[in-house]
Amino acid sequence: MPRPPTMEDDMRKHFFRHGDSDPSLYTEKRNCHLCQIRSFPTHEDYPITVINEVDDEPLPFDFRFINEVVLGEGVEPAEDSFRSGCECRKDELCQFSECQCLGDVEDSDSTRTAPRGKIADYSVEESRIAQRKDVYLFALDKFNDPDSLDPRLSQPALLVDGEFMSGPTRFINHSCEPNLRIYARVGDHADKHLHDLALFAITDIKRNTELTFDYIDGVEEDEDDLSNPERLKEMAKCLCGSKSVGDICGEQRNHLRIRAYSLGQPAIPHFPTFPMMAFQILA
Ligand SMILES: C[S@@+](CC[C@H](N)C(=O)[O-])C[C@H]1O[C@@H](n2cnc3c(N)ncnc32)[C@H](O)[C@@H]1O
Repeated sequence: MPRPPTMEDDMRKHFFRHGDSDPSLYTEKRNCHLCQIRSFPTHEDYPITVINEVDDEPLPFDFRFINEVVLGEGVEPAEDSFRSGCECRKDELCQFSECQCLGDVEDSDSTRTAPRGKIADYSVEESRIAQRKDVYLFALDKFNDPDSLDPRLSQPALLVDGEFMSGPTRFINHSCEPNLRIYARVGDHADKHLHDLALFAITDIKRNTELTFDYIDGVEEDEDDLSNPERLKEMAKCLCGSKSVGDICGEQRNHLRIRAYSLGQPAIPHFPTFPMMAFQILA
């Protein structure tokens, strides 16, 4: 029986074959995770890669790196007529010729002016309980408020799910001494409930450094949890290995299987957003 492919096999194939323009390699290249990461428009300026440092298991074959948000069933973006934001990924485009965010444009598809003070029409057609691995879930709850007049913000927050498709951020581990910080980035106020997750470097990051952010940044620890030994046992032990937090962090960094690494030279000043799939959990 042929042995299953390893991460090293995938890398070899990529580095030895995928620079080639041979049309017969089209499907192989389309399924290649490294080709997918390298095709991100931001890759030239902020190259990163993902590496499995624990064993040789490759990324799941059906996992896809995506560069645009894919909305789950029942998640609706606001109507075009309520939009008021900017979707420019590069500052230069916004400041100069190509940005359509500052007023009406002829092409109706990209009109970005919105009547102020109105709430976008929004409906969730289908309720469902998501059966997902919570290790890849991230709540888009930055602007949620049960008292909000906007029904999209008073409902339970949308979640992004990076299990089957996402940007490379899905592989960024937590650290108590992180080199990135996560921010909510609102491209369009009409879709505040669908905001992006933007990661910015908070220190110069040298080439080949593991990228990390603080998963619980800004969220207060629940005092009851911390003083409850039963609850503490259930909570995952942090393996970031950070020295400054003493016993809380283990030294078993090698247990963090797949990690994202900067390939920037010599530092990345900021880091772009990488969308994941957004969906709604209604219990
Ligand atoms: C978004 S994934 C990060 C990628 C993950 N290392 C992998 O191989 O798929 C988040 C999961 O990674 C693990 N993880 C990330 N940082 C960790 C840390 N500092 N300590 C322990 N586990 C961590 C946890 O299982 C967490 O739920």
